[in-house]
Amino acid sequence: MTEDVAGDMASDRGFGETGRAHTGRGGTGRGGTGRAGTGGGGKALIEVDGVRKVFEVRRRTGLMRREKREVRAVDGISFTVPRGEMVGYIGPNGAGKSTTIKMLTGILTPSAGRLRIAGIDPARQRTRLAHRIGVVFGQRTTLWWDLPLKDSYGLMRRMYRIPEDRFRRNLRRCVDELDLGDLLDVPVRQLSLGQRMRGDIAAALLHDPDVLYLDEPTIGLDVVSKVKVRRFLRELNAELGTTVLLTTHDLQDIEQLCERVMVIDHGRLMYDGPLAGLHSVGESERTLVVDLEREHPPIELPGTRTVKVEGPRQWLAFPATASAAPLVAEVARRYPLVDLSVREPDIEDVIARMYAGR
Ligand SMILES: Nc1ncnc2c1ncn2[C@@H]1O[C@H](COP(=O)(O)OP(=O)(O)OP(=O)(O)O)[C@@H](O)[C@H]1O
Repeated sequence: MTEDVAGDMASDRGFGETGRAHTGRGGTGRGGTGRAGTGGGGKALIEVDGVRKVFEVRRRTGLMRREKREVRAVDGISFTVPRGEMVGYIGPNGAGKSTTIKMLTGILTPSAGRLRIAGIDPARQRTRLAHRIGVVFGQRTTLWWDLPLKDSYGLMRRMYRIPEDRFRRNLRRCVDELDLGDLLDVPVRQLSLGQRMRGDIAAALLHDPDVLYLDEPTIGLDVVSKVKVRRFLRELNAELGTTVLLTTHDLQDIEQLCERVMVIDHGRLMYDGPLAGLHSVGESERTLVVDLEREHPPIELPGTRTVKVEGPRQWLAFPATASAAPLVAEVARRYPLVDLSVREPDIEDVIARMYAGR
C-alpha cells in the first residue's frame, strides 16, 4: 500500500517549540463520570467501538489429533480518548492490553468492531497512521540491533521524512531529557534494558506523534530514570497536547501521569473513569491509626473493623468512601484518645482486590 503522507508531514512543528495547540494534562475536562467521553464535545482522537479480537489456536490432543480453540483476547471493547488526555490501560497478565494496542497501531486486524485514530483506520491505512503515532513496546525494541543509537535515529528521520531542523531540535531535547548523550555511539545490542528503553522512547517521539502508545515504558528503568521519563512525558503532554495511552504494571506510572484509567480483564473493560473512582469500585478501605493513653481491648465501632492492636496503638479499617470525621468524633468521645492519623488506601491493594474479585 502506498499512501501520500506528505500532507501529514507538512507542518514544521516540533517539541522544541511551544507554539502548538495546548490542551495539557486533563485539559479536556473529563468530569469523572466513569464513562469515556470525547471531552468538551470535541471529536475523539481515539475511537474504539465494539472491538473484538479472537485468535484461533490449535492444540495437539493425541498423536494425529488436533483441537481447535478460540481465544477471545479482546471481547467487545468500546471507549474514546479525546486529544491531549493521558489514559492508563491496566489489567492482569493476559487481559488483552497488548492485543488492544496492536490493533490500535494496525499490527493486528480486529475480528469485529470499529477503530479510528484521528479518523484513520489503523488496519487499512497503516502507513498513514504511522506518521501520527509513536509506539514503545517495553518488551521489544524498534531500534536496529547492530547500529549505534544515532544511526537508528538517522534512519527514522528518513523513514518519517522529518525536516532536518525539526529532527535536530527533537533529538537534542530527547538526548537532554533522557540522558542519551553518552549512548548515541553505542550499538543498541550493547545497551542495558533501561538504556535501550530510553533510546526507544526517544525514537517514538522524533516525528512528533499526536498519539503515543506506551506498553510497559518504564520496565528496567532505575528510580531516577523513571522520574525523568515521567517528567518528560508530562512536559510533552502539557506543551504539545500529546495523547498518551499507557499500559503498565507499575501503578506509580499511572498515579503520576494519568487522571483517567481503564481496567481490562478477560478482554472486557471492567472500569473506565477517574483514578480516584477505583477506590469505590475496588471496595477499598482507609485506616484510622489511633493512639490511646494506655493499652485497651480492641475498639468496637459500627462500620469499622480493628485490624491490628500493638500496645496503646490500634488500626481501624473503614470503607474508603465513608467520611472519617464522625468516626474520629466517636473514637474521641468513647476512648482515651491521645493522637490519630488517617491512612489512604494503596492503589495497588485496590487493584489487586478488583482483579481478585473478578
Ligand atoms: N498471537 C496470539 N495467538 C493466540 N493467542 C494470543 C496471541 N496473542 C495473545 N494471545 C492471547 O490473548 C490473550 C491476551 O493477550 P495479551 O498479550 O493482549 O495480554 P496482556 O494484557 O498484554 O498481558 P501481559 O500483561 O501479560 O502483557 C492471552 O490469553 C494470550 O494468550
